[in-house]
Order: sequence, then structure tokens, then C-alpha cells
Amino acid sequence: MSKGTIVFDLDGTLVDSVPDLAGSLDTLMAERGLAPIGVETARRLIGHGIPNLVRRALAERGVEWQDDTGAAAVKRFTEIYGARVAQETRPYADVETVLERLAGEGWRMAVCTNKMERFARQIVDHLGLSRHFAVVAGPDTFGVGKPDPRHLTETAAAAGGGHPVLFVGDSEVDIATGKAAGVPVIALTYGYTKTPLDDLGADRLIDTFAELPDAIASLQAEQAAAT
Ligand SMILES: O=C(O)COP(=O)(O)O
Ligand SMILES: [Mg+2]
Repeated sequence: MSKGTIVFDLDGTLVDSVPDLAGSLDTLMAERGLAPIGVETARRLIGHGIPNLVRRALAERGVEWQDDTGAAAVKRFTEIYGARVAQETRPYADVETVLERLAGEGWRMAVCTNKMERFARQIVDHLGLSRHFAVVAGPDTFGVGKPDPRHLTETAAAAGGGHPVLFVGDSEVDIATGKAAGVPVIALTYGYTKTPLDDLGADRLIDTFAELPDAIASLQAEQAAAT
């Protein structure tokens, strides 16, 4: 019997995908005669899916979004990124061992990302992590993306691990999604966020993935005490 369901965000939580996203943005910029965006700026533009990433990157270079040229830029970015989606993207320290441990404890696990499902699958497969996840869901999987709570609740339901459900993420989008879904959120502080996570109301903040099992245990103890 399953112990419950842990849903993970992908970018900035399980994997550091900034090098490939920033590299792809810079290729797009170069093709359009614009200065590169760079890793540090790209880091704070990520989190709302590819169309928003491209829109924000163009805005950084003073390019006003027009529906037709914007759509063409998103299409081109998708081609560029699709060719290098897992070239430099790597799991954060201790992800593999902690996932192994949680699976061993009986947790059912899933991924809920604003990255399109096929890219998320490519990354998870390439990094040898796919065996841990019952479901990998992008915004195109159920037709809704975070912060819409249905992205999280549908992912958890499809994983089939039952309750409790926990969400592990890295951004204000993830915390808002968890809150809207009524699902406790453990947030990793090393990820991609525009604003510090301290005041956003995550149930636990942790600095490394290795701290996750203890954070889950303390959250569960707190919930058990409250019922
Ligand atoms: O692709 C994005 O915008 C962010 O992806 P994430 O939801 O896995 O952090
Ligand atoms: Mg993220």
C-alpha cells in the first residue's frame, strides 16, 4: 500500500535546467541581433512556462510583444531548446538518493512542471530518473498550468498514490499552487524565484534536497498532532 503522494516541481527543484534554457534564449537573441540574456537573468524569468519565458526575455531587450512575431519567437525557441533540452541540465545534489529512499518508504511520486510534458520527459529520462515517477505532467497534459491548482490535483490523482499529498517546489508559483489546492508545500531555497521565499507561506523551507526526508517527517508529525 502506498504511503501517500509526493508531487515535485522540475526546474529549480529536481534539476538545474538554467544552462540549457539560458543557452537557448541566447541563441534566439543572437538570431534576432539582440544581446544575450545570460544565466543570472534567465534564472528569474523562469517559472511560468516557455511562452512567458520568451516574452519576458524579449521585454528585457526592449522588444514589444506582438502576437505574430511573439508566436514565431516561441516556436523558434521551442525548436532550439528541443535540440539541447538535457545537454547541460543536471539533477541537484542528493536528488537520486533521496528519491530512492522515498520510493523505498512507499511514497508514490510524480512531476508537475510548467515545462511542456515532452521536454520534461526527455530530461527525466535522460537523467535516469523516470523510474521514480508514476506521472510527469506539463501544462499541456491536463490543459492547465500552475498556479491553477488543478495542475497539481490532477497530477496527484493520476499518480494513484492517494493521501496525504505533498508538493515540493522552488518558486512563488509552486507555493501559490499548493495553497490554492490545499496541499502542503515544502520549498527549496536554491531554485528560481524572483522574490525570496521567506514570506510566501511555504509549510517548510529547506536549503538542500538532502533535508527533504526530515522536512516530510516533521510536516507529517505536525499534521498528525493537529488531527
Ligand atoms: O518551465 C518553466 O517555466 C518552469 O518549470 P517548473 O514548473 O518545472 O519550475
Ligand atoms: Mg520550478
